[in-house]
Amino acid sequence: MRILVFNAGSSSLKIGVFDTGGEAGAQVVQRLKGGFGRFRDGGCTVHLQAADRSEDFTAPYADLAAATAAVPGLLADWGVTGIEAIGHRIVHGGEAHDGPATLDPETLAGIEALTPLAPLHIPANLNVVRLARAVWPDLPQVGVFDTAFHLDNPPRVTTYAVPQAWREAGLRRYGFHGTSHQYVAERAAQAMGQPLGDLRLISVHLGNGASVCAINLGQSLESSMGLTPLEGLVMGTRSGDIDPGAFGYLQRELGLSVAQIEHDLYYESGLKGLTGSADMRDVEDRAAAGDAQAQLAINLYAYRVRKYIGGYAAAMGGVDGVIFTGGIGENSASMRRRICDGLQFFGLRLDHDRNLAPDLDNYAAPHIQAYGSKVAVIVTETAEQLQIAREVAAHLARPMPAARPIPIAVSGRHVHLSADSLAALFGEGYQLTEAKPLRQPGNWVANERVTLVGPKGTLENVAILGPLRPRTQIEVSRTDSFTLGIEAPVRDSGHLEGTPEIRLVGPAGQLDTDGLIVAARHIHINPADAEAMGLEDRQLVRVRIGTGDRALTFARTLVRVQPNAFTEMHIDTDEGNAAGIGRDFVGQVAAGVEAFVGG
Ligand SMILES: Nc1ncnc2c1ncn2[C@@H]1O[C@H](COP(=O)(O)OP(=O)(O)O)[C@@H](O)[C@H]1O
Ligand SMILES: CC(=O)OP(=O)(O)O
Ligand SMILES: [Mg+2]
Repeated sequence: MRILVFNAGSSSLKIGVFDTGGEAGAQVVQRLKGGFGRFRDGGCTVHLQAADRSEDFTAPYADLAAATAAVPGLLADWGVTGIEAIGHRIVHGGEAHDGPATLDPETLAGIEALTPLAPLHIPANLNVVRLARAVWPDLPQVGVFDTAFHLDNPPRVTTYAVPQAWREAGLRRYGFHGTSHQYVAERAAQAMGQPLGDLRLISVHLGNGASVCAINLGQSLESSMGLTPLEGLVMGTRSGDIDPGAFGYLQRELGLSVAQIEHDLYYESGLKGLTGSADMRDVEDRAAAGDAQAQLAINLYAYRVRKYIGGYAAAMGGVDGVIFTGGIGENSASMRRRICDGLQFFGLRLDHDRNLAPDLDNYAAPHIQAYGSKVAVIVTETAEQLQIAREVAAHLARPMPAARPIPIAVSGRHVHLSADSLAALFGEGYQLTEAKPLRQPGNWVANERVTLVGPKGTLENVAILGPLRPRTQIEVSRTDSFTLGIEAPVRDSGHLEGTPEIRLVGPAGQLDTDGLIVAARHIHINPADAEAMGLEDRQLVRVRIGTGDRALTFARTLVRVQPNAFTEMHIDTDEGNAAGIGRDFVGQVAAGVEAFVGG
């Protein structure tokens, strides 16, 4: 399918024409690439590139709207025909969009209503959609949202500590640049030769807008941007973090209205507010020529990024890779250097030669860390357009899996023991005894029990499941984790890196071991049932369970295809209670595929 993608950012318009294969995972080929930027004095720079032709020129397009209007003519000049679908970057999707959406009138009205949350971007995004509708009225138009990747960030990340009425009015953190962060994280994982699902990555997108994203085991944990793309880093014209007390102060001392303050935070702050120029190239040139304001701006910019990287490393309990992308992240070796100097304390060391000239010609995501650095440092070009094309193709091709009934099992808290843990708790040479088999073949509940002890409380008589495993794993509900007083992360079974410690007490002894998790909900399924239901291993799906006014759809349910599995979905007691269901129940795998997670 031939897809035209528009990416209207705050300071540039980028386009791409892509041919996507029919099947999921098929190669996407870029036919044409275009960029319009550096709008000033009623003109802008244009870069157009196809397989056998490349042109850079200045054009009299005064702003994004004028550049957008010129696109159909340029495509005709370059002989690009046969477009079958159009993809749009939409900066804000609010709570409604956790994936791509067909831009029908209702969806567009919903997006327009979000304009106050992204005033620099949404009008430009909608302008492009309107133009495309006028030029290509019969083609499907699909929006891909910056916020979607972050929509499942945990409540401790998304919540502002403000009055309930404000939160009910929609005040929450979202996060942006999700398409870019997701794309570069996948590239970095490939370059590192490890599954994305095993890595703790920090993606640093430094363009005109800029944000840092913590990507913990394949999922966005936090973006430095919040309700709007104003929070976080110093940007081209945006302030990033500022004390909210400034609003009252500025109003009282300078007599500024809220609208004026907001305007200046979006358009007159950041590099522009500090130096007069929003463009990092100008700022770097001025700083090198001795301009003290430009020097301060660069220091402050780098310092803020480094602070976020340190914070996110702490938030994830470590970091395996830092990724630089966006116009500044890709091109400014000195900015990367300033940011990374000072991160040696957690084992990150740059190779200065590689940093100076990352080999982007030969590698998609070259490493620039020094030999022996504990943290990988990667530079890669973000390809929001390509990622959008992929998502548009997947959205339009998406087969709806047949809504098939699936048995639901509610798992109570339980423990899987390693041989060492068993010996420590029950004595050397002790063997567990089977009380009753479970439905998953080869698994059983033991007669033996253990006690879990945390700083706040104790859970007694906790079931042990056999057989023994290589690592001890303790699965509790979120409510249990509060009874114990230990924060337990939601994890897939077996993914125990960096999990907290808990004390286990048995009849012959006690031990402190890591491995405390809240098990991520999942579907055990055998290959035959998976095929019949159109499900694949490591896919995330939605499942509707419960009935009546407690009916509930669980998003992000992981499919685990295993030979001989007894097909059923496992949820924990909190989830079972939330859906108002008891021990044996049936749900419906519904509403389509969400995504895949790395193994
Ligand atoms: N060689 C370079 N050195 C320093 N900064 C650069 C370089 N090339 C581009 N930039 C900066 O990248 C920023 C624009 O980033 P980009 O990702 O293209 O913007 P947008 O967020 O609008 O997509 C500008 O501040 C520009 O000065
Ligand atoms: C969300 C955002 O800031 O986007 P951009 O970098 O395109 O301005
Ligand atoms: Mg950008």
